[in-house]
Amino acid sequence: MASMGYFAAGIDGSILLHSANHHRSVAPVIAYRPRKLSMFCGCSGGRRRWTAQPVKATGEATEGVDGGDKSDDALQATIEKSKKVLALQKDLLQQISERKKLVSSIKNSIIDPEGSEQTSLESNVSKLDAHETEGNDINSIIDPEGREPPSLESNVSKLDARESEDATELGKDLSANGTIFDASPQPKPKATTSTNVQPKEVTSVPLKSSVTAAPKTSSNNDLYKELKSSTEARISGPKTSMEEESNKKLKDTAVKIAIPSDILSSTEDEQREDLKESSPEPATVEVQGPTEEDVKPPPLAGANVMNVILVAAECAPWVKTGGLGDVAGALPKALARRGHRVMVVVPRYGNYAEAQDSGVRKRYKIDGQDMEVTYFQAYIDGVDFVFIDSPNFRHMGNNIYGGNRVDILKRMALFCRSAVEVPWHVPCGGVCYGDGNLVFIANDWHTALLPVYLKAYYRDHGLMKYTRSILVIHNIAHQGRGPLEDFSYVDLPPHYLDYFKMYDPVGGDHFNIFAAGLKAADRIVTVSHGYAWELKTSEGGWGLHGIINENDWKLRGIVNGIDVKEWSPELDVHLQSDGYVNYSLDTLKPGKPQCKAALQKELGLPVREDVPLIGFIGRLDQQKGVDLIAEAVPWMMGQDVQLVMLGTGRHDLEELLRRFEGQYNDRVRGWVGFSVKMAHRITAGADILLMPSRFEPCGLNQLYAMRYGTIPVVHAVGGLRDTVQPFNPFEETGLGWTFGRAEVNELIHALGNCLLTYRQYKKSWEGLQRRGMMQDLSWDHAAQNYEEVLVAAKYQW
Ligand SMILES: Nc1ncnc2c1ncn2[C@@H]1O[C@H](COP(=O)(O)OP(=O)(O)O[C@H]2O[C@H](CO)[C@@H](O)[C@H](O)[C@H]2O)[C@@H](O)[C@H]1O
Repeated sequence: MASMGYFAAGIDGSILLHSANHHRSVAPVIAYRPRKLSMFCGCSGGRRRWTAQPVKATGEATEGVDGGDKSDDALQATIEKSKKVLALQKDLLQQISERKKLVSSIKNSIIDPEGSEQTSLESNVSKLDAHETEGNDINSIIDPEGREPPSLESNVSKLDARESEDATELGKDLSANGTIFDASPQPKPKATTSTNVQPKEVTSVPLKSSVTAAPKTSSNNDLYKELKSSTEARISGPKTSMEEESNKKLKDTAVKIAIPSDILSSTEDEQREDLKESSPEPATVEVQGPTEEDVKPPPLAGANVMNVILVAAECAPWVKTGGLGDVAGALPKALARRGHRVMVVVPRYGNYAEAQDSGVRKRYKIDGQDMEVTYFQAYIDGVDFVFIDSPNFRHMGNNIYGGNRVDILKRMALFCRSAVEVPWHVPCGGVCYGDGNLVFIANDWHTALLPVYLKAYYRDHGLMKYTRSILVIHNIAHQGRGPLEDFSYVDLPPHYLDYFKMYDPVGGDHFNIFAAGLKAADRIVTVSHGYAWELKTSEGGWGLHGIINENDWKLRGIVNGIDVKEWSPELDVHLQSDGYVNYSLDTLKPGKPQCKAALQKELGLPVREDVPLIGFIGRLDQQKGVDLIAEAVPWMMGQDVQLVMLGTGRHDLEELLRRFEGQYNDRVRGWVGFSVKMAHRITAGADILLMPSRFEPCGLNQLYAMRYGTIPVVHAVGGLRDTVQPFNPFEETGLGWTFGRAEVNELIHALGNCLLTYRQYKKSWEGLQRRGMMQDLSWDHAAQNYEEVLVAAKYQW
């Protein structure tokens, strides 16, 4: 039944050569065909098996279509052959005139509105115009009945019963003339969706405006590439609505085009074998063009796409003691959304369900002792998570910074030693990251050894030449300090001692891990602009301001974002039970008061809508200004407010919380503990969030609060100053209240104004809430800024 193939190809030839003469409107179809033919013939460097006799023939045809004189002759010859077939099948061919209308409409919508001649579709159309006088009409391929979906394949099927002899004859004829088709009979393929389809069938799928999807099968690879290159010229610009419309139509229509078996297979036996292998069912070759789902936009990062490995001691949701965990859980996802290949490396403190043993084991010597680590991994939200397992980390989840100084130091040394080699050892998705185009993002002192190891073990020796490191300062107050003897635990060449050696008037010479990391890192980031400035002062730099000033050129402040999947009142999973509800800007009015009532109820406080509910969430230490709140509590209790405090930390401050609750049981709740659920519920149910931090590198709770319509009252320091624009009652602008000095009177003054507005200026209050909720606080903007730092590091030598 090779005849069917020939015949179908004969139709194709007619289509190619004649249809456009009178009917430019069929451009998408007629342009599409010759490109495929040329590709099948190996004319454009496709796979070799497509060569042999068809190569020449089709090559000629293609050339003709492309405009060469010589090719025109060849095409002319093809036309003549095709005419014979057409004559035999006139009745059928007329049936398909309806196709014309359909294809015309497609063409009208797909054609470049600016009429650019560079598009392959159009140029093919115009070249085909040259053959107008051949007298074949587009009607020859157009289905007058407009069957849905219109399909040449079906036409071919109908012909199947009738024309085998004629077509065989034609095939022989064509073959003898060295034109497109092989006369050798082909085995009849099994029936596919259409009856007795002889030719291999190519489903002409929508010509997508931006083609990036991979072809479905390897045998379609070349076809895909050809298709892609033939359409790329016109698709480089942004998609117009017209293009989208036409794509949709094309997709819906899925024009099926018959391709002769002979073209799909080669005339050489081995090539047939080859084809058989890849296509055991001979009937159908489906050219899976890019579909809507397949088409991926180019990465937001463009040419800056890099491999990024963020290394942190904690990472939400697995392990979190504070804001670092939040950042490690969210920033990588935002970077991945920009198109970077991103990994997070974190110790494996517990049995995390998602993480699988990668089977990779390594040994590292720490303080003369061999320590084995195992790498576990997971792939979540576009990010590779690698968990480093070792007896040193296991079961430390609730006490990750616990133990004595040397224990922590050894843990972090082991973690950094094993993390820096992850890109070599751990195949994520089957492929290791490798050390080219790679940047590590280390965080705080716990991982500040990583930039040092990268330099001392590798880059100093010409290894990992294209790997860079960035160190992020989330909190300079914790530095990994110890006596100089601690240097022996980090296993570094003696001259590296200078990196760690610090002097301060209190401790004298000492060993300082953060200092070494800041010197060794290629770039330094901190989590707000305000804090970047403060770090350079003697008050804000905590002894490291000298080093930070020296390295000012590589320091940048980038304000944290928030994970809006975790922290949005619309989606918050912790607001879906116990009387809490999800709410949005539109449902703020019923939603937030309902959450407030639920919180009051849950905590056993009087359920009163009119009483201002003030919240505090945070580590209980000097940084967070809990002592200032404590000083202000007597004043607050005279204001008819409710106060809810959630935190863990210093025992004396935990005691304070308990004491206040006991003392003011009808108005105060002090929840000592770490509860993510309560943190979300307080953020939603409170009217006001108090953050009197003495210093605050960025602060996330005020960002979460604003997202939930809860008004922050903050000490204007570090990131709090960057993110909470003070309320201006005259212009009705701003997001909350700030106070300039960490003193109780200032706190009381700011909170007093806040309470006044809450009680007496409801409209202003609502404006504050709405402005806060409407901000884009997502990580996307921050990720873009991080990307700039990644690129700066990459090109830094
Ligand atoms: N008892 C408790 N129960 C439940 N959740 C609790 C909790 N105590 C705190 N949290 C949560 O921990 C996070 C604290 O983040 P912060 O940014 O406010 O402070 P932290 O000082 O830890 O982070 C440091 O790093 C971050 C990230 O860069 C900087 O924003 C910040 O200024 C810097 O001090 C929030 O998600 C909060 O809800």
